[in-house]
Amino acid sequence: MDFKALPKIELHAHLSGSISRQCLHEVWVQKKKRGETELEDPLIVMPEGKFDYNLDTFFPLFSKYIYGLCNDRDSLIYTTNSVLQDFASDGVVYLELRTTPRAIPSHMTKEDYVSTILSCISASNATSTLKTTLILSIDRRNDLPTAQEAITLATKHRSHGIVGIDLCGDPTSGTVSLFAPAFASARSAGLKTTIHFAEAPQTTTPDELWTMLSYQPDRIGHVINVPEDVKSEIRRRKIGLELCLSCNVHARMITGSFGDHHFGEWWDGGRGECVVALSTDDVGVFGSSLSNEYSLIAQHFGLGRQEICELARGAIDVIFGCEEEKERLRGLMWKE
Ligand SMILES: CNc1ncnc2c1ncn2[C@@H]1O[C@H](COP(=O)(O)O)[C@@H](O)[C@H]1O
Repeated sequence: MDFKALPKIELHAHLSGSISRQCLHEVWVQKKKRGETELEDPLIVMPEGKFDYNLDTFFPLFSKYIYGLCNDRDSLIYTTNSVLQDFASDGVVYLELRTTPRAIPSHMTKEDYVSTILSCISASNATSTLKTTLILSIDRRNDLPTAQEAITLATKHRSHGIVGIDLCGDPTSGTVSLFAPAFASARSAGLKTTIHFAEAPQTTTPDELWTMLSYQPDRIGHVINVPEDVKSEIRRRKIGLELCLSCNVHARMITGSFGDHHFGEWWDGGRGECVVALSTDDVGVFGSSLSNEYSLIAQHFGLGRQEICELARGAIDVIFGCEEEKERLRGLMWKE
């Protein structure tokens, strides 16, 4: 099967983690020429073929490196356009890109950051089969006012393509119960919500999981260390699941390899109660495109062409985009 040609939906992709190493390298070359960076070449810091980032090495890669390189308007525009182009070339027809609003001192406010990305998206949407919307992320390390600021920005720019709010960041830090008022305001503003859920065993306590479920998320991501009673509740509510195979395997977030991934359990031979949206998470770091994720699923879980099409089309029901977009996707995506 040609997994690249298969029209696909991507619902869990972090902007800064989706930038290819080649693109980071190009940004670095330009900055180096102008004497604007002391950082090392991305192709040395993140060598081609290195994907074994774990939860200890992964998060500092952003705070200590990628944010240091993508630190002005030009690099934000260049990298965002490159990410959109990469998803389009991989056969993605609908993308919900997510990013944490980031002020860049002496360059951009958080609002500039968000509107710059929205302009890139709007220009891309005008000329491409790929249609993209934006989700704003709250980082677990944020405080409540910072989280509320993300909701305010999302509400203000909703008509320009923001569809929801995400809770992400290092799963071993932060206190999720802090964010109850932020999720309440997101819901009352009519924004959809998704939450990184049960990513790390050490912080996945029943208390944290039930607190997250009390925020009534429309979708949840990763969904790894989940006790049976929580699984039953997820199934009862039919929450959409964003599952990221390669990320979980490379970062050793699961035990075993591809064939041991909990995709098998949730998909359940096509009988699972919840929609599974296969996603890449951070293709720039873990190196597996969405078409490759579909190929891995076919290979390790024995899905044939018909089932692969069902899996891909299934995600239509859990996008945060509008009914009109769902109709476009129903017409575009393969039935068999
Ligand atoms: C294992 N997978 C993951 N789990 C949790 N949070 C993740 C993540 N992958 C990425 N992020 C979050 O997204 C930020 C980078 O993109 P943006 O600067 O927002 O575009 C990271 O700093 C982290 O907070």
